[in-house]
Amino acid sequence: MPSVENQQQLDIAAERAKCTFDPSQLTALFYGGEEKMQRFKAIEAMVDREPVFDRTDRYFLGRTERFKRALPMVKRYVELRNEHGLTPEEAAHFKVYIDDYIPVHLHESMFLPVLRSQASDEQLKVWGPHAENYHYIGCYAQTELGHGSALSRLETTATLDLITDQWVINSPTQSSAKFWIGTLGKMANHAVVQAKLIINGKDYGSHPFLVPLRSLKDHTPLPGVVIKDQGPKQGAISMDNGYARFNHVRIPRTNMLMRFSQVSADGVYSKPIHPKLAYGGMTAVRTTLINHSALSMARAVTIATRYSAVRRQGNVDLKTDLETQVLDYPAVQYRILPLLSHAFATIFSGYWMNDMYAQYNADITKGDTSLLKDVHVYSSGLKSYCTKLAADGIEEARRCLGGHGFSLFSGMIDFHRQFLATVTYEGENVLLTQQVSRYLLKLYKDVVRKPAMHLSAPSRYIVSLVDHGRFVQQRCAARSMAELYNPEIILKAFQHRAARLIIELAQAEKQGAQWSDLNLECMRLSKAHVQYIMIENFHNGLEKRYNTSSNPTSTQENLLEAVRSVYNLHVFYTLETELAEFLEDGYFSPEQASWCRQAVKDSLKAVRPNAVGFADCFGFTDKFLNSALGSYDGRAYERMAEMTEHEPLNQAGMTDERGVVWGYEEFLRPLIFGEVGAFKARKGESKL
Ligand SMILES: Cc1cc2nc3c(=O)[nH]c(=O)nc-3n(C[C@H](O)[C@H](O)[C@H](O)COP(=O)(O)OP(=O)(O)OC[C@H]3O[C@@H](n4cnc5c(N)ncnc54)[C@H](O)[C@@H]3O)c2cc1C
Repeated sequence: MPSVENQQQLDIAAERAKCTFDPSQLTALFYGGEEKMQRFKAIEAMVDREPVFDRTDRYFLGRTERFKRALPMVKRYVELRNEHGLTPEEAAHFKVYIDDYIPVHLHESMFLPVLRSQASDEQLKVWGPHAENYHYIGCYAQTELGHGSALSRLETTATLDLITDQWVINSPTQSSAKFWIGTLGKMANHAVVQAKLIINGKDYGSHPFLVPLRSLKDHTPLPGVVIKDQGPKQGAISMDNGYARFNHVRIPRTNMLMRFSQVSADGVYSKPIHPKLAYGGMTAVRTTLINHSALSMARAVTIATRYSAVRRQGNVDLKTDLETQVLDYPAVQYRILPLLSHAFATIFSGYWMNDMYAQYNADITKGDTSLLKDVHVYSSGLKSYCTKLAADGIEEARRCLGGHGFSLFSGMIDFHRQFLATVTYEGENVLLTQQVSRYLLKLYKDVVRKPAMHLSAPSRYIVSLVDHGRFVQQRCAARSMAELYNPEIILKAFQHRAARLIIELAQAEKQGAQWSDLNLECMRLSKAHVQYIMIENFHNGLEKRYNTSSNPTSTQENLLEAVRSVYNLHVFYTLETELAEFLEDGYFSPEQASWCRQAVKDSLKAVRPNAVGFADCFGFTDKFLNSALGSYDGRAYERMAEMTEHEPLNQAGMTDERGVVWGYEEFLRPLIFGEVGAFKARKGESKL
């Protein structure tokens, strides 16, 4: 009989042997295409060669040490970026692969995109080269201690001094201090500051300004600027999220970012052609967060699936005397495999969103803003839904690992801590659902007035509400469980549910409810709409990519079948989670609901044999996963033990050569030898 360690390697090999498709055929999907995958893999190899990015002891480091480690990483990253002329996309992958929020992260993820999208061409000519070359290191300073979401309530002011042709930037109160600003605390020498624009006492609302923070000669804070690192946080440990106050800091009038709004030397304000244009930078970041959610889910699934395949626990097979692989328990499958399906659903929606965003960018250069609302609403809705799906799902997958999931060596904790912030920044998730719902409500009202109006594809189902009498008669057409697998029936069901929630929101509003009383309706509606478009994107994406040949080879067929099983799991798991909303107006019958539950079980069974294949298909390297439990070779127990070797408590200084712990003489010996007085038990009360 093999040792437990060998058994783990046998188990993972057996899992790979029974996989019905070739996992490497799917890897490019997660890298954004074959060609990109080759380039990104070369970047990963480059990072792995550099000692400065080594992550062996990362889990043992505290905040200050992680920040200090991050500085050489910053320097080496910029050197390599320059040496190899990395594109912004390649540079972004480089940073994803480093897998630590290096403290200039916000320079490229927020400061530069905002500058590129909101500075005028003339401003970009001057600032662009400084910013692209890290002469200017920038951050994006919007949030204040007192307000984050409510942009209109920000207190920092930029008041025009017509005599000197300058803005005076001021934080009048403690609550107006900028807070949470990544890259500000220690690194940035410039910030794009959102401040209320004031001319001759008139407040024109929040606008972006380029504000120098630190001297370009010696990095000291400039007069009137108080900056601090804001302190410890749940994640993003190496990042210097910071705090700043401005005491009547003067900047030239031309430091207002003037692509969309302008202010002339005589104080005349021109507003943008579209009020939402100024938020273009945020939309771009939200779009990348959708892809980031998919990769984070995939990462958790890789670790959880591989470990659950090599972890044996509980029921014993009398023939082999082996315990059951925990991945064979339906309760474990039910908590891990849907996350796999959500990762696929999210990546397909990421593609869809990227295409829409690219189209929008092409249009905008021609002055066409027609896609702006869709881009804004769908990036908001997807960001809100997908980051929550990932944040919750990764935690559930971690719990599936039992006790070892609580160790940082699992590889499930450090990255999840970083990820958790995505539900809050770039638009707090719950608030974003209000924007999605408001938009759908408006479309509904418009379409009722003008039924022939054009609706973009994802909201076209709203037309079904024009004939209300017919709409309420709609019922799910599936007459058997097999028919429930028909994609058209499924899409209709999700459309019906979202449409019904739109009417309910409209009715509540009509009956006089305040918008702020309708938070829950908005959360429900936004989720329903996003779930519908994700299912549609998944279906369209998989058919387009993997159902391409009229005469498929068996390899192509197997791949298509495998991805369809994941699609079914995504559909039925989502449907089951939301069953009440399909039942409450009678659209589903109780029998159809029970078919749906059965379909979840059947889909889990269909995905199970390929589970490790799917974990492999994402293409994560062991170095990136940094997980004792989820490495490719399945040697979970050996790696757990190996990683303890690096624990500082086990090193010289904390343990002497005989294995005795530091502090024994001073603190432990007195206890063990009774030098701290004898304990006198008293009945019912202490001596206090
Ligand atoms: C790690 C991290 C990094 C960040 N980096 C940056 C940065 O670089 N630059 C920057 O400017 N900011 C940054 N932020 C700030 C972030 O953008 C804000 O925290 C976010 O916008 C939420 O705002 P808030 O903190 O004011 O939350 P609040 O708006 O105070 O939200 C608190 C609660 O109230 C609810 N709520 C608020 N308003 C409403 C409403 N109208 N209706 C219903 N519910 C409501 C919210 O849903 C939430 O549950 C960062 C935050 C984090 C955590």
